[in-house]
Amino acid sequence: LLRSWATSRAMGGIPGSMGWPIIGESLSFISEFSSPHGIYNFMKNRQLRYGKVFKSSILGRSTVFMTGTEASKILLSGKDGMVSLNLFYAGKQLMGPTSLLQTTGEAHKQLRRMIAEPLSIDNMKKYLQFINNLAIDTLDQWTGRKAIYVHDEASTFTLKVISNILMSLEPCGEEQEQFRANFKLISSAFASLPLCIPGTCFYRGIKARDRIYSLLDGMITQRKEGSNIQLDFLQSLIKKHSQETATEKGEDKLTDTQLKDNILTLLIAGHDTTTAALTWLIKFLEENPTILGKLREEHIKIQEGRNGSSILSWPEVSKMTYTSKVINETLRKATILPWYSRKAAQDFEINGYKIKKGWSLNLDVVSIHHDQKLFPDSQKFDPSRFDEPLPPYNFLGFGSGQRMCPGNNLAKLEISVFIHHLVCKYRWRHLERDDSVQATLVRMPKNKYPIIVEKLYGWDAMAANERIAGFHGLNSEKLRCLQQLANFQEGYPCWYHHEIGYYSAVVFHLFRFFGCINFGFSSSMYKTWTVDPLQFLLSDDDDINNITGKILSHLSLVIRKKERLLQDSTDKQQQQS
Ligand code: HEM
Repeated sequence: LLRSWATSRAMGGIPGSMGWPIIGESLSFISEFSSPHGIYNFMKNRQLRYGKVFKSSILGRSTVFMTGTEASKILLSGKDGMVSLNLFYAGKQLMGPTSLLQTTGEAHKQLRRMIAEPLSIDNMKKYLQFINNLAIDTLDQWTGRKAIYVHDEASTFTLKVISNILMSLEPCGEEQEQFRANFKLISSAFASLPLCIPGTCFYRGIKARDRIYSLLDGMITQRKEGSNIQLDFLQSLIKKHSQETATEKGEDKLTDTQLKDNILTLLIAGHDTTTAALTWLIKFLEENPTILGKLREEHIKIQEGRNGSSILSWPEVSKMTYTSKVINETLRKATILPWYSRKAAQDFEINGYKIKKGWSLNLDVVSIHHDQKLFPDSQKFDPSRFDEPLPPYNFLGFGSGQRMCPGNNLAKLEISVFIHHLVCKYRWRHLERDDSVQATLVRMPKNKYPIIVEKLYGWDAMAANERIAGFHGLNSEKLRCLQQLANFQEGYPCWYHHEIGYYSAVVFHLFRFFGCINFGFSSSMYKTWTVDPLQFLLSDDDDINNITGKILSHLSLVIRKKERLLQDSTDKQQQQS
């Protein structure tokens, strides 16, 4: 408190308010944090009053907030050692002194090289099948349940992925359960008061950290003895211990403490972030049916090229260009890490204000991601913003400069694979509308985004395109398709427009191929439809639901008639035989 008070006095030259004694502006900050727009309004109000650099006092810490390209450049490039990372005390204690997040300067560069290499895009290839199978298994369990809390499911999925990639932990079984329980305790301890007294949340976190470290100790010993060798991240770092690969200066050698501290760092840095990104993405897709349609188109095309197999290949992942834009737009709109914390390592000047060594500085990323000049209509979810490369420091989803996220390839891979299977096979809708955000360091939907999930009936328009075109006569596959459409009609009222769009496109193809169904539309409407059924159905026309309902009820009659005919002819055949 004394240090904070002394710093706040020294910050006299910076505009802004330090709020109430001790609590500062924490209350309004926290309450804004949980609102749908997060700290955007907190920042905007102060920027309007004080400009792009202002001071505040949040959670007992006197700090200077900055925004804009110039501030990003200075704080993120960290040129000439001007700044270092600024962790909370609890984070420092939990992650250990040799964590990448606690090293600076040359030591940071060296450690980062070693950590980033096994996380490079090339090294991700060997994890693809594991992620693929886990995504399929996870999603298989989503149907037939009353509610799926996407955040919880995404959390389990991403923890299983990262614990397997880092240290080959099996996704199921007692070891995974224990690991998960310990990891949860560590995560909660991050946001707790750092009082290491038995019974406190922080104490439980430290104890859980020790249990994970002893699990790692066992693994490291085994691996060094040459047993239980795995193709994982831990192994690739342990390899660097061997005398043959280590350079004379010992540059590539990591101590056991460094190994443990950094495995834990990656677990912590990579888990909540990827969980939040996946959850927001699924939510934004549901809220933006046209974008979901376009994304589904990309994935169905990939799936079609595979002739029904569920095994994703690496070249297929590289084809997910629209998906990559959707991920970037999710990170922009949600800005799951709203500010990046630094500490001034020397005195410097920004926007005419003198910053003193030791001050806490925060780059306000929310204001950059919602700057109307950089991202017009910034509340709109629009992946086409990423059609062209953006100027440096405009999009900071994975940060930039020396501390840019080394796990971005892994995060994108996990999300892309999961989304592939989700949009190809399932549809979903929310069970509760609540846009507020959990008041934790990583922004997550407060209600965990509960949804209900159902398998897509048969296939959607893209797949149907190909398959229906090949049908001749009333074979069993065609009949199945018709039956599925009939089933769909019953579920119809609870589902969305865009789903109807897809199914109506299926109906449209059936119509073309059967030719005999009289829908009773005027020819002008039929024309519009033949030009582009999907666009027509996705338009904001109020009649669409009626039209679709009509089509489906006509169709169900036809289906039943055809079914009866089929049944009659089978009965006749049986009687004759
Ligand atoms: C969508 C998911 C992710 C997002 C949005 C994300 C975002 C970020 C951002 C913005 C930073 C820079 C923060 C700053 O400059 O202060 C960062 C750093 C970092 N991230 Fe990620 N991250 C994600 C996934 C991951 C994964 C999967 C891993 C691990 C495998 C990981 C490991 C790290 C580490 C170790 C750092 C610190 C780098 C350093 O200090 O040099 N992240 N991340």
